[in-house]
Amino acid sequence: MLRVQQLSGGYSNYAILKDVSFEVERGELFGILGPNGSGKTTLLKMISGILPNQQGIIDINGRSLSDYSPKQLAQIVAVLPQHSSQSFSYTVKETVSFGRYAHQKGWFQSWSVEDEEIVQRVMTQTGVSDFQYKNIQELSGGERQRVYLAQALAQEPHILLLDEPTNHLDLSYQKELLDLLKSWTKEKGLTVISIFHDLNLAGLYCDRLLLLEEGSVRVQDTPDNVLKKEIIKDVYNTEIEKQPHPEVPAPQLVLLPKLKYGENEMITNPSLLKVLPDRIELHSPTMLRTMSSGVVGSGTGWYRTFVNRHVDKDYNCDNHRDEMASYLQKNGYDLEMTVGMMTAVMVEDLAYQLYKQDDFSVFIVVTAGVGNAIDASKSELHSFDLVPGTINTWIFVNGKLTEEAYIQSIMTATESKVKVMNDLQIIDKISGTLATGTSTDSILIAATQKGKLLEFAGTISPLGKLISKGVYECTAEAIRNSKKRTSS
Ligand SMILES: Nc1ncnc2c1ncn2[C@@H]1O[C@H](COP(=O)(O)OP(=O)(O)OP(=O)(O)O)[C@@H](O)[C@H]1O
Repeated sequence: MLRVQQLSGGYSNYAILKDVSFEVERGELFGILGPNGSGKTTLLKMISGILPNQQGIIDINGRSLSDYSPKQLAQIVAVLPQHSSQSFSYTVKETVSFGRYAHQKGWFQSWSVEDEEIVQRVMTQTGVSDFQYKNIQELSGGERQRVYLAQALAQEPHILLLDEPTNHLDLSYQKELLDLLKSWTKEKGLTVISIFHDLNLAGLYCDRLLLLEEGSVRVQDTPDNVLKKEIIKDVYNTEIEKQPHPEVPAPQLVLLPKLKYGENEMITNPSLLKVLPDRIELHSPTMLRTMSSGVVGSGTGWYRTFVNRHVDKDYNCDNHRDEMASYLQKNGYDLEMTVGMMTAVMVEDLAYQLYKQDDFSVFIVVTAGVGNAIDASKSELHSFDLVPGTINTWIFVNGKLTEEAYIQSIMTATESKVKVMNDLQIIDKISGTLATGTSTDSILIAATQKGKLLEFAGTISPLGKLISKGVYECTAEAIRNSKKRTSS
């Protein structure tokens, strides 16, 4: 549909763009990225025919751009510029109606039923119909942006060129606009070429991306191949990290702010632990990056409060998530900042200990009930019932963990727990063999992400050694505590 070949050019014979080549197919959503001044707007101006190219070819449907008359081009290509401003005082509807110009034979005299229908439809789609009789000067930046988008859509173009279309739009309109454009590319075959500053939005919505660097193409490919950490760090000259999107396999990049952190700060320690009648609570002075299997707050996130709640042995687990969430809310916890677990063990039977190294520390808290102990290798002998007899392990790290270390921490802690079960001869009552844990064990690893970088947490790494020892000692003590109670 659009072919750009060896394009060079800019302003007053000075070449901003150098040897740019790419093709966009019908129905594609194609994103143009690049740092400020890299030539994105210049490229868009050349494709729309506003700026002549010094060298190279721009073809639309196999025909050179220069062979189209302005009116012919306007029937195919519509442009939403970066900062649309208008000094004239028109109503919203009048402004949108100008989009029909390219399709009209004589100005307004030929205003047809079809023109009216199209204008009304695009105003509805962009959410501006309610204020169609308002003067455009009286609108907010975001409302005005939507009016100009409606104007471009009223042109019924085959190719829509957008310069930062989500600029000025609030979150919900950003999503709505991009959802709309995406569905038009798929359903109507509209071709969209858009400049983005928001790399994450581009990665979510675009089929392909072109990354410009100082007027040249650095890379053009699918979002996964363009939004690579090393490429983006290099082109934008900034520290970033790549994160998985929670629902779709689109790359998401996050900025790493340059903040000053205190080295060696021991943020989580026994003084923060509160043992209340029906729960154990740890409220951290700072947010902790946490990976957990909590009933509430599971997965990876930043949390501040950690609750291990005692429930009766015959607690009904049918709707335990909702019940736990309302319990936490009733007790004044913010669900977005809290990880919650349950245990049938009496909270006073907990075991905890702070383990220190020169430049980092680990604080471990365990409650352990082994009435429902199970040998993992014989678990098929058991029915699937969630019962609240469980080993809950909390591992707080005053240090900075890699993703690898988070996962290794869970493995190391599990190995230590299994060893305790073996050494204390805890038996699976159904199989009669040595148990390895219980059916509903829960774990969390929460780190300050400040101070010492702890790359690994395998059993013989510095962090792994503290976790192995700490989980072993605390689990053994917690099991002994709860057994003493049940046998007395
Ligand atoms: N009308 C103009 N006359 C001369 N030089 C210009 C003109 N417009 C832009 N430039 C220069 O061309 C270069 C590329 O500008 P362009 O607007 O294409 O960049 P961009 O990638 O869109 O940047 P931004 O992200 O800041 O919008 C810049 O160095 C800019 O100063």
